[in-house]
This record gives sequence, structure tokens and C-alpha cells, in this order.
Amino acid sequence: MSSSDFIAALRGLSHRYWGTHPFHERMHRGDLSEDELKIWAANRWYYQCVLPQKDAAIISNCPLPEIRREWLDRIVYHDGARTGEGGTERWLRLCTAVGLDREEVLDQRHVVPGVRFAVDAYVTFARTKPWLEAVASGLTEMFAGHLMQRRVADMLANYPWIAKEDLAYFTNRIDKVSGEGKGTLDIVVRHAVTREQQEKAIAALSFKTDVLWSMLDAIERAAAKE
Ligand SMILES: O=C(O)c1cc(C(=O)O)c2c(n1)C(=O)C(=O)c1cc(C(=O)O)[nH]c1-2
Repeated sequence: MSSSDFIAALRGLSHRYWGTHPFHERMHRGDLSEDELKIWAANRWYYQCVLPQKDAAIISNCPLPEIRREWLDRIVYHDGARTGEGGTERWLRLCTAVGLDREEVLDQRHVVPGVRFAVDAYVTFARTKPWLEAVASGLTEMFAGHLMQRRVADMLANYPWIAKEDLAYFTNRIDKVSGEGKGTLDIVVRHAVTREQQEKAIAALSFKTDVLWSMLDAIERAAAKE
């Protein structure tokens, strides 16, 4: 495939992205109850927790120093340079804003099996597949910037108890993701040079859209019981 056909095939998976999941649509419309928002935040915490381990798995499988160097930043971004900083901490702030105690988030008591299975599958993918496929699976970030922008606006408009500062996780991430999304695409296009590698990269991105979709299916089910 030419680079442009390859990129078009990757972008063509956008319809599988979780932006159109019914639970996200309800969230954006302002239809979630306080308890449903809590379930969402506490479950997504599990995803936030494992991202650095997923990224560390990519680094450990990658023989190329320039890729490892570039990827390292992601771990520090989420974990922070020291305790109390970083994306994970910003997620915790959002959790407390929606009414959760730190403790009930940290001990993962609200994490439902379907979320755990989906997120663990993402980490296992990164641990066991060639590094390039694991990198390609992160390309959902190509679709994330726009969605997060909408989310910030919609949450501020529809959930009066959430303040702009509580959404620092997303506002901070929006800037980061536009750069990272492009960087990741560059890496994938540069290193997937055979048809087979390109097909595997497309399959990896498709797998990741399934991971995210399954997470929201499980969250939606758990929220319906509230
Ligand atoms: O809020 C979102 O919709 C959203 C989506 C995604 C994504 O598409 O994978 C990520 C994030 N947020 C995010 O904040 C984040 O740090 C992140 C890391 C990754 C990844 O696969 O390494 N995806 C995402």
C-alpha cells in the first residue's frame, strides 16, 4: 500500500471508535446521573493505571533506541516526575470532583470484570506482540483529540458540579494527544514497510477499538444497575 492508502485505511477505522458509543453519547448529552458518572470515572481509573505498564512493555520489546527514547515520555506523563503529579493524579482529581473518595478509586472496588478483562487484554497485547503492532494499537489517539474537546465543553455545560479545573486531565491531554497522535502515526508509517506489517498495524488498531468499546459496554451495564 502507498503511505496515503495505508493512512486512509487506519483513519477509516474511526467509525469503530468509542466516540460514538451510546454511553459516551449519553454522557455528552448530559443524561448521566451522578452515580453513573462515578461508575465511569472509577472504572476508567483502571485504564489510566495500566497505561504506563503498557508503554513500558512497548519499550521493553523495542530494539530501537530512538523509539524507546521517544516513548519514555509517555510513562513520565502519566506517572508524573514525582508523587502527586502527572496524568494519573489529574484523573484522581476528576474522580473526587464527581463525588468519589480517593480510597474507593485506589482500591479499585468499583472496577467491573468486563473493564478489567478489556484493559488487561490491551496490556497483554503490548507485552506479547511485536513492538510496532503495540505502537499501532495506540493510534486510537488520532481520534481522541476531537472527542476530548467535545467532552470538556459538554461536561462543563451539562454537569454543573464539575468545574473547569476538575477537567485538567482532558485539557492537558488534548494538547499532548495532537502531538503524540501525529508522532505515533509517523512511526507506524515509517516502520510498517511490507503489506503484511501494514495489515497487522490496521488489525492492531481495530483490536484497540474493540478494547475501548468493550470497556464502555461493561461500564454501561454496571451503570444501568445503579
Ligand atoms: O478520553 C478519551 O477518549 C481517551 C482516549 C484514548 C484512546 O483513544 O486510546 C486515550 C485517552 N483518552 C487518554 O487520555 C490517554 O492517555 C491515552 C493513552 C492511550 C494509549 O493507547 O496509549 N490512549 C489514550
